Amino acid sequence: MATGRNHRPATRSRGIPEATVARLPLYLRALTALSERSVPTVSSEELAAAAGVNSAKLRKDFSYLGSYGTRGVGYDVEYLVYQISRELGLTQDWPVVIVGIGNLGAALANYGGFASRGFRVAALIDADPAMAGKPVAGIAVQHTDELEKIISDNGVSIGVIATPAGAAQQVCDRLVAAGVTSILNFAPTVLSVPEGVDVRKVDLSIELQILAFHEQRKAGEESGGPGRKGPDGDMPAVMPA
Ligand SMILES: NC(=O)c1ccc[n+]([C@@H]2O[C@H](COP(=O)([O-])OP(=O)(O)OC[C@H]3O[C@@H](n4cnc5c(N)ncnc54)[C@H](O)[C@@H]3O)[C@@H](O)[C@H]2O)c1
Repeated sequence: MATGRNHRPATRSRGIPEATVARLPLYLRALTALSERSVPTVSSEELAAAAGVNSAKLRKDFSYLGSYGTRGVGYDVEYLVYQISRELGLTQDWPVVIVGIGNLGAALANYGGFASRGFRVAALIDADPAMAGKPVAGIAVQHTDELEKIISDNGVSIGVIATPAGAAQQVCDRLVAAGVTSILNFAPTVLSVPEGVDVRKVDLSIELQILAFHEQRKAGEESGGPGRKGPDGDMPAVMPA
C-alpha cells in the first residue's frame, strides 16, 4: 500500500506551513482561557508566553492568517478565537469513532474535552462480542462487524485507533476503505495509508523516553561530566529538541 503522506510538502495548499498549523491549537488553547476570563485583547508577548511560543514566531504565524493586531492594543481575543477555529475547521462538528474500547478507548470516550472542541464521539467500536451493547460514557459499544455501516451512516471522516498494535493496521484499512480520511493512532505501530489519508500518532512512552534523555543529560551537567555514556562507550545520539 502506498504511503504518499510521507512525501507531503511541508506546506498546506492554502500556504500555511505545517509547523504553523501545529502551533494553532496551542494559540487557541491560550486564547480560549483568556476568552473564558473575558479578557478582550492580548499582546503578542503575553499570548506567546501563554502558548509557550516565541513571540516573533507567533507574529509570523498570525501573518499567515492575515491577522496583524493593532499597535498598542494587541490582538482581539474573540476574533482570533474565531479566526483560528475557522482555519482549523473547528467551526463545524466532526463526528469521530473510537475503535478498541479497552482501558484507553474507554478513557478517551469519557474525556469531555473532545465534545467541547467540536469532536462528537459518534460511535464506539470493539471486536469483543461480549462488549457489544455495553454502555461506555453513555454510548453503547458496537461490534466491528458494524464498522462500515457506522462510518457511512454517521458521515465519519476521523477515526481513533486504540486497539492492540497487532490489530491496528487491519482496523486502519477497514476505516479507510469505509471512507475515513484522518486517523489518530494510539497503537504503538506505524500505519500504512494511501495518498490523501492523514495519520497522527500519539505515543506517551516516546514522550517519556525523550524526557528521560533530557533528565540524563541534566544529571550529567550537574555532575560536571558529559552525561552518562551509552553501553558501547559512545555518547548518546543528540535528539532534536
Ligand atoms: N499512545 C499512548 O500513549 C498509549 C497509551 C496507552 C496505551 N496505548 C496503546 O493503546 C492500545 C490499547 O491499550 P489498552 O490498554 O486500552 O488495551 P486493552 O487491551 O485494554 O484494550 C484493547 C481493546 O481493543 C479491542 N480490540 C482488539 N482487537 C480489535 C480489533 N481488531 N478491532 C476492534 N477492537 C479490537 C479489545 O477487545 C479491547 O477491548 C494498545 O495498543 C496500547 O499499546 C497507547
